[in-house]
Amino acid sequence: MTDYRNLRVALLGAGSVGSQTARLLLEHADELASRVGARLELAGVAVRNLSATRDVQLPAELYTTDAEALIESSDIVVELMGGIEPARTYIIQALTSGADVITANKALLAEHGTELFALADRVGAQLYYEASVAAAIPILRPLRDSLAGDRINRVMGIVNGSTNYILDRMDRYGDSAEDAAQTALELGFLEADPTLDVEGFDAAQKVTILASLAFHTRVPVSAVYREGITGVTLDQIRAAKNAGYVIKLLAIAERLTDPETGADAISARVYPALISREHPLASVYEGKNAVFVEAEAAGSLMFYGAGAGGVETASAVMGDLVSAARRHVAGGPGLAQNAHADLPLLPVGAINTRYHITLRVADEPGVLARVASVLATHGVSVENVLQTVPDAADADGTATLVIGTHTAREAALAATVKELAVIGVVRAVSSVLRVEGI
Ligand SMILES: NC(=O)C1=CN([C@@H]2O[C@H](COP(=O)(O)OP(=O)(O)OC[C@H]3O[C@@H](n4cnc5c(N)ncnc54)[C@H](OP(=O)(O)O)[C@@H]3O)[C@@H](O)[C@H]2O)C=CC1
Ligand SMILES: N[C@@H](CC=O)C(=O)O
Repeated sequence: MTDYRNLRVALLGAGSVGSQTARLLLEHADELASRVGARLELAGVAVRNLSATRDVQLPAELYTTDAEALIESSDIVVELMGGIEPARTYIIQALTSGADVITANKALLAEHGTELFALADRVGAQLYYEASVAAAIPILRPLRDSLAGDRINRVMGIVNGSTNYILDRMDRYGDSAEDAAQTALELGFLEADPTLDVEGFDAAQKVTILASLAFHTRVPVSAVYREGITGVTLDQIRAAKNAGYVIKLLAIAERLTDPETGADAISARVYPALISREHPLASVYEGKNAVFVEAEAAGSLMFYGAGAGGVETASAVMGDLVSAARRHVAGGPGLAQNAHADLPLLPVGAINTRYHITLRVADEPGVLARVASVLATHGVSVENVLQTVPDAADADGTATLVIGTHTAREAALAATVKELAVIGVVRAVSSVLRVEGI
């Protein structure tokens, strides 16, 4: 047997992802050693509760509550605790001590990435984070390395597994959002605080990371426009289905032109949107993720796979671990990780897309012309109009009007909707949804 040197690996966290990472590390120890040229020794696993029941049985002596001591004696630190603190402090401690760090913690990177990458560059350590976006799907390395010589114009994807699971169950099985969320929880998809998923924070953190890599710029998560799925109703999902669409929570980062300077700018946003049922994103079911990348030379690329789940995410963590370990074996400087331009981030009002506006209107002559004149005033062009035939439920003398627009500027659309809401013939603006992926 080859006499490899040992690299000590500290694992911080043994939850859904951490326990599976530990299992893979132990079960594949020999194979990993030959792949890396060094043995990856699991030095310890830091947890909060030593007596908790775990998904995976590990030797009891591996567990510790003393994360600091574990970090101090390790070559590589894998942070899978989640949250901001103490994860941030532990990563700073690890990098400062010269260890490379692997994390799946998008919340931490979105908030403190600039600080952590700057520290890593200063001390010559590496911070790996493939698992932080779209779990098992290799998407960050392609953006950072394979496409580094190209010019990316747009990244659009489904990057949150749990909300995709919830919307998919509502769409295909008519489940309530509550029932679907309970199953997503049992499958280990949801964050410890599920608000992060359903309100779109998790997807916003991920689009921050995607946009930063795709456009070589810094994107503060606070500047990402965000809407979650809590306002999406079964009625909207059924109406979308009847019209040939499905509702998906999309994360979009795109290169735009700043209308004031004519220079490059970007938009980063997250919202539920209508996608044609024929679009490839429409068949991204359950907890799966998919990311479309449009690059000038490469054209359109699609990355698809498991976007959440313990073992799936552990696969990406293990890939980073092998990279980090190989760097230790090979030696030499790491990659500069904090080089960037500072492209301005445009507000959501500056984007251009299509919309479906659903109105409850008075069922009388002249209504359509009145509504159309409001759209025309704001320069929003109508592509199609659907009026549902009044039935018993419409005995109050109202009808439902669904207006599909051509591509319009969001600011103009917002002004249109504001005015529609107060003209006499419109009883209610029931729903406004963006249409993406044309
Ligand atoms: N689950 C998923 O599908 C995915 C998760 N991620 C990310 O991976 C990371 C881990 O997620 P997940 O495994 O689901 O999280 P879990 O909540 O399942 O596990 C967290 C683990 O961290 C430990 N921990 C938490 N706080 C401390 C602390 N202060 N000191 C020591 N240990 C601590 C917990 O210990 P104890 O068990 O004792 O409480 C637990 O073992 C997160 O950043 C998450 O966003 C990324 C992609 C997908
Ligand atoms: N809660 C997240 C887990 C992976 O990042 C999700 O649902 O996608």
